[in-house]
Amino acid sequence: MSQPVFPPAPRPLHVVALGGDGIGPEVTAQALRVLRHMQARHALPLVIEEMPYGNATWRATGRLVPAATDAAIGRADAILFGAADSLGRSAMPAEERARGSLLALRRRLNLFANIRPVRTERALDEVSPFKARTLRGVDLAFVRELSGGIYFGEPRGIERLEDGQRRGINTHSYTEEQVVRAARFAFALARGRRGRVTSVDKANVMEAGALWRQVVGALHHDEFRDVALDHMLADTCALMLNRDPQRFDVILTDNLFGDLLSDAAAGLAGSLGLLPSASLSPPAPDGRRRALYEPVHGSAPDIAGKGIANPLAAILSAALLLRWSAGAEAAAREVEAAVSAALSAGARCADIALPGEAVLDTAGMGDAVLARL
Ligand SMILES: NC(=O)C1=CN([C@@H]2O[C@H](COP(=O)(O)OP(=O)(O)OC[C@H]3O[C@@H](n4cnc5c(N)ncnc54)[C@H](O)[C@@H]3O)[C@@H](O)[C@H]2O)C=CC1
Ligand SMILES: CC(C)CC(=O)C(=O)O
Ligand SMILES: [Mg+2]
Repeated sequence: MSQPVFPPAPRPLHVVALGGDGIGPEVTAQALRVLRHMQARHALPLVIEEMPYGNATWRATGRLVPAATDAAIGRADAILFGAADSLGRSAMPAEERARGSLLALRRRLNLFANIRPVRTERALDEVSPFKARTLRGVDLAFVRELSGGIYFGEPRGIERLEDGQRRGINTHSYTEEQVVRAARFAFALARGRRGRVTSVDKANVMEAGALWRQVVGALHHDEFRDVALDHMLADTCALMLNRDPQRFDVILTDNLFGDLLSDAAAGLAGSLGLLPSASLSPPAPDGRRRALYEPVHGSAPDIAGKGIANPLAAILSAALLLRWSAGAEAAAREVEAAVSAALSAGARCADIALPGEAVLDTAGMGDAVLARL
C-alpha cells in the first residue's frame, strides 16, 4: 500500500512493547523478533523497551499499569501493543479498570486515527469463506475515528430507576472537530492510494451520523475534490463488504462502526489473526505522531497459553510501525513481502489451515517470516 511516511526521526524512536493479556504476549514476542531483525538489518535508530501491563501485572502489583510502565508510556513515540482482556477484569476495582483500560491509553496518547488495512492473499483463497472472485484485488483500509463516539461518551453508567430496574447508559456524540480531523486523515490517505473514500454512518437515524455526513461532505467540497467520495449507511457497508469488497479503497467511519466492520472484514483476509492496525495522534511540532500498533484481534482467551495463536497480525502491526513511525518504508514492505511469501509457501497456523494441512505454532510462524527476511 502506498502511504505517506513521516519525516525521519531527529532522535531515536522510542518503542515500548506492552504484550498485555491472553495471546497478546505470545504474538508480540514474534513481532518483536521481526522488529529487532529489521532494526539490525536497516540500522534503524530504535530504542525498544518491554514493559509489564495487564491482568497478570495487576495480580502481581495491584496495578494494570505500574509506575515504571506509566513512565515508559510517557517516553514512548510508539507502542507495540498485544491485547487487553477487558472482560477478564470484572474482579478489579472499577477505578483500576478504567485507569488501565486500552481506551484510557488511546485517550492519553490522543490517538484519533485508527488505520486497519485489509488485503487478500491468493494463497488463502481456500481458507476464506468467500469465493475467489469476490476476494481478487481486495485492498482496503479502514480509517476508524478512535477518540470519540459511544466508547467515550458521557453520561455513561448503570443507574437504578424508580421502578427498581437498572438502566445501562452510553452516549454517542461527535463534534465537528473530531469528524474533520478523522476525515482529513482519510482523504489524505486516499490520495496516496486509489483516491476513493467511502464515508460510513447512520445519517438516516442518528443526529451524530447526520452531522458526520454533512461535515465530511463539506470538507470534501472545500479541500479534497480530487478524491472520490461516496456516503454509505453502516448496515449497507456490512453487506457490501461481503458482496462487493473490491469497490472499497478507504472506508472512513466512527469508533463503533469501525470496530465492528473491521472484524467483519477479517473473513476476507481469511482470519482475524491476519489483520494489523496503526493508531495515530495528530503530529507534534517536530512532525512526529505518537502511535500505537496492535492487532485488530483481542486476547483470544479460548486459545491463550497454548502457543498456537497466529502472530501475523502482530508482525504486520510491527510493519506498520516501521512505515508510520520509523519512516522505514522499505523495511515495512520487506516484512509485508516476507509474510506473503511465507503464506505462499504454505506456512499456516491453525486459524488458517485447511483440514489435513501441517500447522505451525506461534513461534514457528515467526520463524517462517524471519526465514524470508
Ligand atoms: N485491542 C484489544 O486489546 C482487544 C481486546 N478485546 C478483548 O479480548 C477479549 C476476548 O474477546 P473475543 O471476543 O474473544 O475476541 P478475540 O478477538 O480475542 O477473539 C475472537 C476469535 O478469534 C480468534 N483469534 C483472535 N486472534 C487470533 C489469532 N491471532 N490467531 C488465531 N485465532 C485468533 C479467537 O481464538 C476467537 O475465537 C475480551 O476481553 C475483549 O474485550 C477484543 C478486541 C480487541
Ligand atoms: C477496547 C475495544 C474497543 C477494543 C476493540 O475491540 C478494538 O479496538 O477493536
Ligand atoms: Mg474490536
